[in-house]
Amino acid sequence: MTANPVFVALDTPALDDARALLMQLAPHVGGVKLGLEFFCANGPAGVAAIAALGIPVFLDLKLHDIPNTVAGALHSLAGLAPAIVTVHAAGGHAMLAAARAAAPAATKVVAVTVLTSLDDEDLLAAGVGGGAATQVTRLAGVVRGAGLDGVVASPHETAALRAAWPGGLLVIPGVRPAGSDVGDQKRVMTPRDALAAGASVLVIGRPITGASDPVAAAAAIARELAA
Ligand SMILES: O=C(O)c1cc(=O)[nH]c(=O)n1[C@@H]1O[C@H](COP(=O)(O)O)[C@@H](O)[C@H]1O
Repeated sequence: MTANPVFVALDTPALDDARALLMQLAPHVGGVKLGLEFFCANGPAGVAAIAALGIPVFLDLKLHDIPNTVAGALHSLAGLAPAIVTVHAAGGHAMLAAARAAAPAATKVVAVTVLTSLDDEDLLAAGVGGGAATQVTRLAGVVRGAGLDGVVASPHETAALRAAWPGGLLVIPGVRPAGSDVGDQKRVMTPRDALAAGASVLVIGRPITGASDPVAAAAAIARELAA
């Protein structure tokens, strides 16, 4: 995707803070991920203001609705032309295909399989047996069959996904440098291990944004990945 696989997740409602931090982080990351917290506060205009900095934007809205509604949402966002956009794999074949058809050709559409905050027990409670690895594999097959560009999954499933889908865009959150707080993530790995497993993009938020020196944290991750 970019030479540096790290997309920093700026999960904040504060546009000016996000812009100021990103300008400092830019030399050490490959792109920026804007998600629900940022989008609900700032809308498409906020995304456009960040995109104006010239850094690739991954717009993570995790769209999940009937095909017509998801396609309409993507048409509404078309002017932003983000580098990557997310939908939920659980929306099914028709929704996924509609999403791909509605997004601009240059925008990669990837589908979230099993959130990295879930473990096998959470899936079982929701009626999904067999564990996260099996469910991710199953959903990735649906996503690929619908013509999408790739999936969002945890580092734990990355090697199997890469083996099964050599050209897939594997977007991998749940990334934690050694010694950093896991927080609400359950299926995690270090940046280096996730990249070695076959990740295309590493989504990293709090280990950078929550660090006492975010620029130093991002630079350290970039150095570790380049080594
Ligand atoms: O789609 C995502 O980006 C995503 C999917 C997923 O399964 N897990 C996950 O953590 N994410 C996002 O990745 C980012 C991870 O942030 P940190 O846990 O702070 O590194 C957050 O912005 C999440 O919204």
